[in-house]
Amino acid sequence: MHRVKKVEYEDDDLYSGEEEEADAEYTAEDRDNFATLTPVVRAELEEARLHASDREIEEALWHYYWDVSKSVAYLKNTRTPRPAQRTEKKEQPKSKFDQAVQKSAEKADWFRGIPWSDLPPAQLGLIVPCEPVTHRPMMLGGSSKLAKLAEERRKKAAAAQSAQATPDKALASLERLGRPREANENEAPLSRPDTKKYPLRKRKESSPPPREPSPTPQTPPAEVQPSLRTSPTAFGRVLSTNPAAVRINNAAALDEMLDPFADPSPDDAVLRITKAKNTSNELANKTKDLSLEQHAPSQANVKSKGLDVLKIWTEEKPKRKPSAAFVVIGHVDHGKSTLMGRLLLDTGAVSQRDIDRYKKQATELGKASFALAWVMDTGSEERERGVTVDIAQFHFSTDHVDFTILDAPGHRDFIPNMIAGASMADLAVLVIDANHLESGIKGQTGEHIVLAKACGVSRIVVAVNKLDATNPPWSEAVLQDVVASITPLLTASGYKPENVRFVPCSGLNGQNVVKAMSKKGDASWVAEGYRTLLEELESCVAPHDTEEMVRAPLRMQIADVFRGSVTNPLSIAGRITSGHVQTGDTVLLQPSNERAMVRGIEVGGNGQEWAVAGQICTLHLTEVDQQHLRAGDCVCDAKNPTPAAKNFVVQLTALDSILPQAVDVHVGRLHAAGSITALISTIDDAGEVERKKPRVVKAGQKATARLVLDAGAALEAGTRLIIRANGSTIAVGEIIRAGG
Ligand SMILES: Nc1nc2c(ncn2[C@@H]2O[C@H](COP(=O)(O)OP(=O)(O)OP(=O)(O)O)[C@@H](O)[C@H]2O)c(=O)[nH]1
Repeated sequence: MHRVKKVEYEDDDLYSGEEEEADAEYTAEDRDNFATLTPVVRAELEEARLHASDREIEEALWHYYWDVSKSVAYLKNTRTPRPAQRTEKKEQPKSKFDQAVQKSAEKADWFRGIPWSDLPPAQLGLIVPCEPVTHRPMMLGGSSKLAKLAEERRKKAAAAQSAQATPDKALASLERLGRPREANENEAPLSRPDTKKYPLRKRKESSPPPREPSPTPQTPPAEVQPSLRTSPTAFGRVLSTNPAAVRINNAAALDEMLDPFADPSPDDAVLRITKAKNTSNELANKTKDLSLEQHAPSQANVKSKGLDVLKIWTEEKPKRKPSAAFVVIGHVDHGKSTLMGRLLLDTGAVSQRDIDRYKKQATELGKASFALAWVMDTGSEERERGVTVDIAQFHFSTDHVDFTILDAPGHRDFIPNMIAGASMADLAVLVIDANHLESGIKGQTGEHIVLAKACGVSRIVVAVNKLDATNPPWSEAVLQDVVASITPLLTASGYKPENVRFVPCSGLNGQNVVKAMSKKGDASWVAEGYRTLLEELESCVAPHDTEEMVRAPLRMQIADVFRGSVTNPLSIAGRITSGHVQTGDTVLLQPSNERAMVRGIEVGGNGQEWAVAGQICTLHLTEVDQQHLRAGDCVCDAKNPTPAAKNFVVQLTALDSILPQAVDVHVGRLHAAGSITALISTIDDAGEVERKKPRVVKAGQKATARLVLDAGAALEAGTRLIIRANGSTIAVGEIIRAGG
């Protein structure tokens, strides 16, 4: 008789080398997420008295994009004991033969003494070793995902190898290293090489969830209906007090936003999502359209009153409350949206009733801890994933200052939206999870610091968040660690020490955000040594509208294009960077070179006759076709416009090696494809030429270079820009010369 010991294998014990290979594809951030979320999932499973291995939990988290509730539902689904298919057989009386066999087995040891090892070699071949019948363990309910992954990777690698071997590719690589020809202003811009593809998140791409024949995961809860009170993207928020905001950009289908990470480039994905998101709340906004409450004038055209805006602005200035827009930046999940939700709740800008409603809805989605974040994260995609995608905007006022919050996404895939937010801000709030300092520094904490400075934000309040969750809670040593680690990064990026403030706080519990901490207890050091976040914000506000700025020609970058109301079918929003505008003005739109008339202006949701530099406003336009308006375009003084140009000389600080290469150029909301066609020289800190015509500019070096955009853009000398390639930032800098 062949006895087989029955061993209960854990799946973990049985995985093959493929899985190690697959692990190599996880980024540090992914591993971080696993470390944080796996125990949460395990705890929920244990509550339901279910067990799953780490690997199974990680697989589920990966499939459901870190969504704990879906992962738990999925795992529960695979583990819920199925109802017994067959009823237990009644014990049958044993046959005589069976009884005899049993007795023999008990009494006699049939094989004792049989000399198996002494068998003659000729007979050995007759003994056929029999493998025990065991099932190969399968991951996540039936199919080996990792086997599939490995197989797909092998195929991809083979395909990539054969593609690289083609002469076209080889020539393209050589050309990139060679010195490209100079492009003339009137020539067609260099076409972007076909070969340029952004790296995708390989692992995700190669295993789109969910797979067959996995058990059907719990269907996600129905999409949360957008709140009628809010509108979907940043500048819908500007209109939140205008109940007639309807997006007109319905070019992108809603299903485009369902997988924002799919393809082909992170930056392109962001742009598509942003577009699609505009459509998602259309129904809600159409409902708003039925409202009679309108701020904008109803007549088709408005005659300019010919106001002396500069004079009025100067006279009113001493009476006006200062205003400031701050962008909230930091690594994903460090608590930015939650902190802003708390700030709005405790300043009375959002009611406790609203928060309770969000709490209820969030709990139903299994995301109770995100209730405060829902104040800022209004998109259904954002709420389901618990990840901010687009800039969210909210106004609130204190006795001393009118604030505009620009809540930026922390995820690396949405960096372009973070850039758009930072380019409209006067100051930044950098949120740092005190418990995950390292991952943040390696991730977007570091990158956001650099980008915010590159966008012109020179004052920063560092909110050291989640101190309620340190070990021990409210550890002063943890705060000091954060200060010691972040200060050098800020200094290296050009922040002056007097423009940097640190605030220890907990957004979730509301400690030291608006309400000061108690002077008693373990956290008394906070009240003794630090101001609240709100106090620091108020103290950081500096005038952003000087007479020189207001007197200059009008310049405003379009951040959003939308339907303002039934009577305002075409509206744009953005921040006026220089000059002023009043109703009845004719403005020039660049690069389309089309004129439009301003028939209404809103600032903070209130109708106004005029607006000036430094204000984020909405302009209702007429006498222009929508096709001439795109996010990133420039609204100019019709008599003194910015010319559109394709060729620029730029001064850059390299964050990565730069070659003559295809790049993505970001200027606020403008996202333009182009190429660095020549490296002119490397320069030192004083701007003196170090080396002419370098072949490469290394990370940390400064250089001047020629930049050619694929299409003309209204960019002037002095404009700050950020250069990205393959989804990461490679340089920051500014335009020295436009055109020519
Ligand atoms: N313990 C604790 N948890 C917090 C605190 N602030 C936020 N969280 C939790 O951290 C998680 C992420 O919070 P979010 O506000 O969505 O983070 P975020 O930085 O806005 O994320 P993105 O916008 O997607 O980059 C949520 O589960 C919050 O409940 C805090 O002060 N203490």
